[in-house]
Amino acid sequence: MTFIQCEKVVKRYDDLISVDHLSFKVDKYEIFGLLGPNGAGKSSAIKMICGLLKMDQGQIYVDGISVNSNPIEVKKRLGLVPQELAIYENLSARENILFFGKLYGLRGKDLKNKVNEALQFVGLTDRQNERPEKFSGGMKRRLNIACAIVHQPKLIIMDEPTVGIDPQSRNHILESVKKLNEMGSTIIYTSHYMEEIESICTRVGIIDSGRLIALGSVQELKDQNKQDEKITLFVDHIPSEAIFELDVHPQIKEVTATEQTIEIFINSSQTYLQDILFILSKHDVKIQTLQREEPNLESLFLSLTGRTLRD
Ligand SMILES: Nc1ncnc2c1ncn2[C@@H]1O[C@H](COP(=O)(O)OP(=O)(O)OP(=O)(O)O)[C@@H](O)[C@H]1O
Repeated sequence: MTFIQCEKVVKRYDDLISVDHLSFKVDKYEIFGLLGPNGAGKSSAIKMICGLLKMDQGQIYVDGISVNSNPIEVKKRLGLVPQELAIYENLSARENILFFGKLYGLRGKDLKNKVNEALQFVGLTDRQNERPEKFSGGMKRRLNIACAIVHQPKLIIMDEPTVGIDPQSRNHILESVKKLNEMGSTIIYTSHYMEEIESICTRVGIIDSGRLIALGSVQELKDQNKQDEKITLFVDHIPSEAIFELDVHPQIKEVTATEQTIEIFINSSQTYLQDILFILSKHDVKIQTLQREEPNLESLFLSLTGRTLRD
């Protein structure tokens, strides 16, 4: 069931088109990733879905409600974790979450219970009475999340929630995203970290210069990727006959050999790995280690745009 529908959405800032006829759908209970380099238009797209930024053209529906004609009803259904921290340094962690809970219309016992649940969810119960000025970057990010989810919204939108934090907090946040999804929320997650998107998202839209350049599940996008797989072999010696035989193999695109390393670019190593091993053993080459690098979303982006995600 479609939960979010973006139809040919356009946002212009003077001469710059930051979102260019963007169309995609997100189903209920998905974790949908928006992947793109800095400045691709992810935040602008998200702000328009939340009704915080006016679109110049197009339509967005959330739970069947038009953002253009009924932004208040849309806002009631969502929680936004903004890229810039939206917490008050002079309030304690608990007071911050209480403040946002009240903003979302929670009162009395319900407010208290939901604040407790949010604190527990982000692992800040023990620190609830401390001010965030004493917190690490990761703890502040977790508090930022608690403030956005206290009202337990159906839709959670997270704009680069792991920027500038340590790996442990990053993993904690990624696990929280999965848990929120399991608890019934639909999630939109933006990032320029390909690994994060690969590990948590059910489907991904890749955007560049405001345009959607690829859309599908992680596996579908990897399958679309015509980039080669790279096999690196560290060996005891490299006879030129072996290199010649590898080079003329019909499925091997390119072979390079330097000192004790052979690099092979191939369409599908799984099928032809046997052939490679056979050729090397025929020439008495002993393999010390073997590494495979599969094509990923980063290499798909590179093949579509000629640039890396973190240019
Ligand atoms: N208020 C604004 N005024 C003018 N240009 C803007 C404004 N906000 C964004 N832009 C421009 O629109 C483009 C898209 O920006 P946006 O913040 O949506 O990208 P992003 O993918 O979220 O990037 P980042 O990860 O760096 O936030 C960029 O070129 C940016 O400079």
